[in-house]
Order: sequence, then structure tokens, then C-alpha cells
Amino acid sequence: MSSTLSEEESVKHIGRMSKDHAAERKRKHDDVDLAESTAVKKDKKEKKSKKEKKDKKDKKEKKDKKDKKSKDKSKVDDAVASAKTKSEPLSTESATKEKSHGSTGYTESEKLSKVPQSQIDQFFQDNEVSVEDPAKLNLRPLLSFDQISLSSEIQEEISKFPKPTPIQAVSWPYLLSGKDVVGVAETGSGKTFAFGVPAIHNLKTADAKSQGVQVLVISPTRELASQIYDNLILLTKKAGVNCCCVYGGVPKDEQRSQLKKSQVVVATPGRLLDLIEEGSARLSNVKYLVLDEADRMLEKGFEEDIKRIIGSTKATGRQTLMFTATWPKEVRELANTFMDSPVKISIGNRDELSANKRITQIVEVIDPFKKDRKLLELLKKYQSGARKNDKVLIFALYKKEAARVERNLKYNGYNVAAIHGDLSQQQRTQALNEFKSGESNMLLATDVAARGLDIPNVKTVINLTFPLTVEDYVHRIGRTGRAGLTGTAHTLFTEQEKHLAGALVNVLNGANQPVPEELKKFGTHTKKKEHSAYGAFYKDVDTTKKPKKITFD
Ligand SMILES: Nc1ncnc2c1ncn2[C@@H]1O[C@H](COP(=O)(O)OP(=O)(O)OP(=O)(O)O)[C@@H](O)[C@H]1O
Repeated sequence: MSSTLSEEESVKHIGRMSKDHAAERKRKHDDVDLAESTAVKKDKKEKKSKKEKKDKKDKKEKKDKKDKKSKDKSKVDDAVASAKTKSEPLSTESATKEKSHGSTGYTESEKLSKVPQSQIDQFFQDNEVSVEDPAKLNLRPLLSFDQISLSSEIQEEISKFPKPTPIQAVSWPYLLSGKDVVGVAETGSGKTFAFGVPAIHNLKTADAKSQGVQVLVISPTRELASQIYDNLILLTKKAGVNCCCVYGGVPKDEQRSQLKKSQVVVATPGRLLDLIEEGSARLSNVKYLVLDEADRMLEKGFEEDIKRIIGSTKATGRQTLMFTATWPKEVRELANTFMDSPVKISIGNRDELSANKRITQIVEVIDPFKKDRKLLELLKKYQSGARKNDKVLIFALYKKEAARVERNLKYNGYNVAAIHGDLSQQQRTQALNEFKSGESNMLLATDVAARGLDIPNVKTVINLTFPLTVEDYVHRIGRTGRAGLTGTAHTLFTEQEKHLAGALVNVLNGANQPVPEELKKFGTHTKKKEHSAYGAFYKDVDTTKKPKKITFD
């Protein structure tokens, strides 16, 4: 990534933006005070001239601020800068966007107000919650579903769960207040409803039907888009609004007609852009935009598509959300260019890359030529005796590798389903559905299945070939141990991946997992490496770091 602001500069930049925001709010408040004071007749003239002076001063300040902001913005990466010169809506919006936060009217319930502060503090501590809240709203987390007033249909749907997960508890008040939010929480911790519930609640209160598409959720893969749709439809069908899902690999006609009558759309970027370009998807009324798996969506491969999609949504008054389990520093600056003073919520000390701590991680360093035989051994281990029907998800890195291993497993008598980019959408969907339903208990996948997929009861993830980044490793293993359950991830690591050993050691240490001696031998310093997604990066490993306890609700 060609970003030029250092992390430190970027933090300062955010700080400055929040100060500007506070000044802006104060100024608006001052203006109201001045208007009201016109009742005092004898001061009227004086006040008027004062106001004129103030307005002049404000204008100058505003101009200075704008100049300063555009100076800061000019440091942002080339791609964004070029979008700016082309005057795409996305570039102008961050300079001019003014939002009436709280317009959707979130009010803290009496029940929540009565909770003693000590209990709130304990919640923050137990869940290692960090909230960066530029406007200093300091909203309390919801410790139970009855501490928030949602429509009865939504309440009914979410009440099947015992209580909000930490990311839901912390993010809902901010989202219902209209804030932009970056939400980072472990895999399988309920992020879909974290962004989904406020999306539909806000829609309902805004008398949605007449205004076209107002909620847009972007997902990196077709399968994940479809899964998000399945979740959102549980809320929309009861709320009386329409939801549709658009992704590639299937005919467009049905999607075109669904788009016409939908208020909520879940989409993958490629197909959505097609539909925007041909005029079938109109997004100018989108006021709630979610990038799920946001770090993936901001990678080089998706960056341009995302800019174009965001450029075709509402330029002002849009709420923008980014949710993920991994939030590499390299994408944060780009994310900021799409958002307005976002509240940053992190559950479980996620400033450092970390894995779900309920997953047992086993890493074996192995000769690459022994992997096929090892896989057969592992399958015997993880699918025998009482574990005979346990679901196992195997990850390969490349499509060709996946196809070869699939053949090999079938030859050895395994009933394996496969999902990768060389298969038709129908084959992909069928394989995933069979695995989800338990009809098959072995799925072989590439990283197309690494993120977001919520497959019930995956007991074991086997990484036959290590992924390209340790972020991908965290997402892959996160297909097990979801929603409070436990699971096992068994990873075969070879010398070919040794440049990732240091970062992997960090993740293992962070989750209090054993680190094999052979892995340590590759060194504790991750070599600087150029990656197509995140650019050049490397990381020192702190082997003295002790993991902290985290509880899952
Ligand atoms: N409040 C809750 N309590 C218990 N389970 C929940 C709650 N909310 C959602 N879930 C369930 O938790 C599971 C994981 O949720 P979800 O798929 O949204 O996770 P995620 O955080 O988006 O994971 P990933 O990072 O892998 O995308 C789902 O089966 C969902 O139904």
C-alpha cells in the first residue's frame, strides 16, 4: 500500500479531526445561542455586528480548517489523491460531510442508567474493550437485551440469544446514535447482528419503503454475502422491508428486479458495480454502508471497486461501518478517508493481531513432501472413534492444489466436498450447503472460505498449506470455535513460509498456545516482506508477552 502517513501522524490526524468536529459542534451551539439572544432588543444591534464578526471569523476558521485538512489529506495515498482530483464524491465528502449525530434518536434506557458504574467498568475490563470515541459520547454498553428499546420484531429475533455479545453490546448504542464505527472483534463473535440490528432498526424508524436502497452491506465473497443476507432477512421480513443479495456467477435478471423493490442490499463488489454501471442499482439514498471483512475490502484488489461503489452512495449524511476480526495498521488510514470521526471499538485487545482464544492451535513444522501422507494421518486422528462424524475443514492455498488434494482424498475413500474459484457457483453452493447441513463432514477449500463463513459445529480446521498472511490464518482457524464453542486448528508449516514464523509465534503466544521449537528456529523476527495487499511490512516479536484472560458471553 502506498500510504505515506506514519501511524503516529495518522493518530494525530484523527485527533485533529475530532478536535475540529468538537469545534464545529460548539460553533453551531454558539450560533443558536446568538439567535436566541435577539430577544434582548437593546443588545440587538451590537449582537448583530458581533455575530457578523463571529461569522466572518468562523468562515475564516472554517477555511483554515479546510485548507489544513486538505493539506493533511494530500499526504494520503496516491490512489485517494487521484480520486480527489477527479472530484469523485468520495473524496469531497470527507471534507464537507456534516452529520446530525443522534438523528435516529438513541436514548439510554432507564434500566441501563441504573446499572452501577462498577458493573460497567467490570464489563469493559473482562472483555478487554477499548473504545476510541472522538465525540466523547461515552455511551454505556448494553449488558442485556432489555436495556434497549428495539421494535418488538427485532427483539423477538435477537431474544433467541441469552444476551448481546460484547461487540453488539458496545457498538449498538453508537450505531443507533448515527455514528460511523470501526468494530474489531474475534471471529464468530456476532458481528453480523452487531451491524445488522441497528441497520434495520434505523430503517424502520425512518419510514423506509419509499426511498429505495438505504442499507448496503459489501462482502468479499459470494458465500459470505449470501450468509449475511440469510441473517438480515430474519430481521427485515418481520420489519416489513425488503432485502436482496447480489453476487456474481448467477444470472442478473432476478437481481435486477429484486433491487428495484429492496431497501437493504447485500452485495459482492464486482456484480454490484456491473449493476450500478448499467443503471440497475441506484445507491444515492444509501445512508448506512457496511464493509464486512473491512480489511479485506480495503486491500489493493478491492480498493478501486470500493471507491467507486462508495462514490455512488450518498455523499453526506451517510453512516459508514467497518467490521472485521483483524485490523492491520496498513489499512486504517485508507479506512479513515471513507469515514467521519469514527468510533473505534475493539474487543479483546485487538490492536495486535490475535486469534480466538477458545481454539486449540497445533502447529507442526514439516517437510513439504510429507504433507499428503500427514493429512491422511490427521484425518484418521480427527475423524475416528467418537469423532467419526466430526466436521473437518481443510484449507489449501491454491485452486490447483485444492483440486489435486480433493482427487487424492477421494482416491483414499473420503467423501470430500470442495469449494474454490475454479468451480461453478452451483458447485460451490452445493458443497457448502452439504457441509453446513452435515450431509458431508469434510470440506476442502481455498481462502474463498477463510472469512466470515458461519458453519455450524466445525470441530477441526486443518491448514494443509499456510496462507499468505497471518491475518488469513486467524480468519481460517476462526471457522471453528464460534459463538462461545471450542475447536482445534492443526497447521502444517514448512520452511517455505518461514518469513511468517515470527508473526505466527506472536499469535500463538497471544492465545497462550504452545510454540514448537522448530518454529522458533526460523527466528522471532518476521522478515520484511512485500505483500500485494498490505505492501511492505514486518513485525518484531515480543516473546515475553503474556496473554490476557477474555470471557465470551
Ligand atoms: N448475542 C449472541 N449470542 C450468542 N450467539 C450469537 C449472538 N449473536 C449472534 N450469534 C451467533 O454467533 C455466530 C457467529 O456470528 P457471526 O457469523 O456474526 O460472527 P462474526 O463475528 O461475524 O464472525 P467472523 O469474524 O468469522 O465473520 C452465529 O451463528 C450467530 O447466530
